Amino acid sequence: MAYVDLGARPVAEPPSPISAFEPDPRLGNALLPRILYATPEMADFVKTGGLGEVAGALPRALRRHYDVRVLIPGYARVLAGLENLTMIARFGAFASVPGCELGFGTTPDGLGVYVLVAPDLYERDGTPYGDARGDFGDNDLRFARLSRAAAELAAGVDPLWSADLLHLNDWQTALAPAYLSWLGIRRPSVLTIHNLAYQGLFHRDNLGRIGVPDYAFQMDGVEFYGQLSFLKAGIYHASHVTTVSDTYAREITTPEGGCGLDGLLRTRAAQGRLTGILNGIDESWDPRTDPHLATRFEPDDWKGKRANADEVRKQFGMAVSRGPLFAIVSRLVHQKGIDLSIGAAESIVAEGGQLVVIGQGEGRFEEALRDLAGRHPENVGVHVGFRETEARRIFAGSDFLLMPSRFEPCGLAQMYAQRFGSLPIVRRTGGLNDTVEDGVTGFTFGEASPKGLTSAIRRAFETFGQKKRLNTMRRSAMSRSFGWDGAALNYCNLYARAFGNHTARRWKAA
Ligand SMILES: Nc1ncnc2c1ncn2[C@@H]1O[C@H](COP(=O)(O)OP(=O)(O)O[C@H]2O[C@H](CO)[C@@H](O)[C@H](O)[C@H]2O)[C@@H](O)[C@H]1O
Repeated sequence: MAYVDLGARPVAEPPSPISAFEPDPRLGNALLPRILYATPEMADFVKTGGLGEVAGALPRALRRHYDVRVLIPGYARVLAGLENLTMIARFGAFASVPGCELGFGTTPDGLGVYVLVAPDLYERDGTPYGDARGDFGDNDLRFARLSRAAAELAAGVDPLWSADLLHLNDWQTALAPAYLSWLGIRRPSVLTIHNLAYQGLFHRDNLGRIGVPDYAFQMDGVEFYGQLSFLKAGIYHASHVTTVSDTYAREITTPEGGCGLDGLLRTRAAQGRLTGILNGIDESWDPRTDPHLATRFEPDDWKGKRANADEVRKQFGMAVSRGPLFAIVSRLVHQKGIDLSIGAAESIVAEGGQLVVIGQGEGRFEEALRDLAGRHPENVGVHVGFRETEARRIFAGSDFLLMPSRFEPCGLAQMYAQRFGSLPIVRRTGGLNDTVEDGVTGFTFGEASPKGLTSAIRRAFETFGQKKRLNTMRRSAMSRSFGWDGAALNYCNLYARAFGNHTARRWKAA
């Protein structure tokens, strides 16, 4: 490979042989292949939804088999959350993207985290992507910086560690495989699509400012109907593309589910380069041990579960009731069918049920939910925002979770709910189709319409009236295994394919 000057310079010397007696965590385990897991959010520090939770769990599940490190932008909460952060290198500026420092630290359980320290780019109020005024206007620069840093970490910017394989997540990191190609760095890359609806589209005039070569702006490249698409660049250049369930992997190859990228995704599927791997949920989701709960409980301890329901009702100022408690724990966006759930709320209340909601998102849904709670203060409780303890108590206390998503790549909330004995009411789409068994662990319906949802809700009410059947379903739901082991194994196989067979031999020996 030709030498590529990336403008990146180490700022610290490798440790002397003497200091090596106290192993530098940056050295890692030299016997294991090195995976860089690049993500725009991670539950340890900051998350806006499911991707952050997966990024907090999957790298840890893979650590038995690989030397895995995370790369994340240095948002204020990341800098504050990593106590032992040290600066180890500096990335040079390129095009209009500013240079920045590369920090390294470890989480309390020893997971290595590379951090891009660039206050002008990342230390802002709001979410990782925007504030009350909308998306940040320089998100192309911010996430081009992240993507290119991932590529440069494969080229040796840290003198003690370089990635053998890049694992990228969503559009925010999806330019990395393209930078690998444009810079002539030969490394395998895996891109996971958590949600095809978010593609990172920018005006074609932005090409130059993030260092995209003009020749790449074509249909077989980064161009998407006249715009620059980060996600398409990743799908086009990555060695392998994954998404987060089998059903969604099929759906995105159809015109209905492909968000305009179905043609390219069909090609990848035909080449054997598109795979669905279902997400897991981590071990903290256990009603027997979860410290967030008002009362811990296990299957058959329905009194314990009810204690959580009573606590939720109290906290949301709702009336004491023996009717069913329905829940929404979600980003409040069109994808999640929030309008359908709001439409069904009046009949839930009319039939003696209650509804509790936590989440945030589109203003129109936040407002409609506040109105609903205003009309039914005794039977509808709404918290616009997100608090982990509240969310977990709601999963534990509710009888049914509403999740009538229009599409759902995987979905985590329905798995959390089942673990906590709350039966999900879901539309048969994407990962919901792969994780909820109709009439056994929850209720499914096909049509994304008020009629479809209300017929499933009717079945839930009937089941609530038959205690034996309700408890059988709760037991089935709580016994489903949604751990990360299966997914980790599938990623191992995939990495092994990307590396060649030697990794497969290592893994079998482990
Ligand atoms: N405002 C908020 N702030 C912080 N956390 C919040 C939040 N609102 C909800 N959450 C948490 O995030 C979880 C939602 O995860 P999901 O997987 O259901 O959806 P999301 O659409 O965000 O993720 C996308 O990525 C995941 C991961 O691959 C896929 O499962 C999913 O289908 C895809 O749409 C909730 O259970 C809750 O714990």
